Amino acid sequence: MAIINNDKKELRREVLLRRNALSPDWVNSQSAIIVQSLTCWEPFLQAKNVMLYLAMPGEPQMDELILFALANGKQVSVPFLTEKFGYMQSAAITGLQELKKGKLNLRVPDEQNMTIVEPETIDFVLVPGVAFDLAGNRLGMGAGYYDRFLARIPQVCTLGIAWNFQILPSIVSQEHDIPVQYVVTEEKITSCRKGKM
Ligand SMILES: Nc1nc2c(c(=O)[nH]1)N(C=O)[C@@H](CNc1ccc(C(=O)N[C@@H](CCC(=O)O)C(=O)O)cc1)CN2
Ligand SMILES: Nc1ncnc2c1ncn2[C@@H]1O[C@H](COP(=O)(O)OP(=O)(O)OP(=O)(O)O)[C@@H](O)[C@H]1O
Repeated sequence: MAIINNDKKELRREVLLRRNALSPDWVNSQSAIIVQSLTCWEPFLQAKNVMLYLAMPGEPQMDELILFALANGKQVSVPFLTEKFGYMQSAAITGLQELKKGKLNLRVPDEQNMTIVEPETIDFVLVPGVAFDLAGNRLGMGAGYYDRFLARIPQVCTLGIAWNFQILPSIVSQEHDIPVQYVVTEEKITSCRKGKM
């Protein structure tokens, strides 16, 4: 157990070092490629109630996907970290102007006029991660936010998202880890159940 946690920490540190070194120009151009691929991807197009995320620097930037989803009439929500460490809710957003700086330097909806979306009503979750393997196993930021959240909605369509260099041959999964169904990078979308699409 202790060994797994130390290995995870070291792996997380190494991948994040590399991700933090990406140039904003590269991040923006490659993010546009991912957004483009998702705007014609059937499981995303079919979803009506989508949980996306507000990217940190270095992560695939999804603001354009949020705007696309809103323009296409989808309900869009994003993570909202609760006071209790490791627990998050999903908060509805109707645009990108209403955001504030929240915990961990993440952008969040303004708590004053925020609507929490019932997790059971969500039909698609875009899951950011530090690393994935093609079986859908995920290494996150280490607080268990997504594992706890996704445990409540086992039926939801989940798409992990990361850069190609973050896809590793294998990630050790623990009991609480919830694998994603698909993984998208700037190069391809992979179905973790049936292999490459
Ligand atoms: N854009 C985005 N939102 C997200 C996540 C994510 O990975 N990406 N999360 C995924 O679970 C949750 C937030 N999880 C987080 C957990 C810990 C740290 C954290 O410890 N940050 C350190 C710096 C980490 C580092 O760069 O080494 C800090 O701010 O001090 C950040 C986010 C929910 N929202
Ligand atoms: N469903 C759960 N129930 C109880 N504890 C959990 C659950 N999911 C994760 N945890 C605990 O949360 C901690 C962090 O888990 P883990 O290292 O898997 O986070 P992560 O997936 O990397 O992080 P994140 O989801 O925030 O990106 C661990 O101590 C783990 O035991």
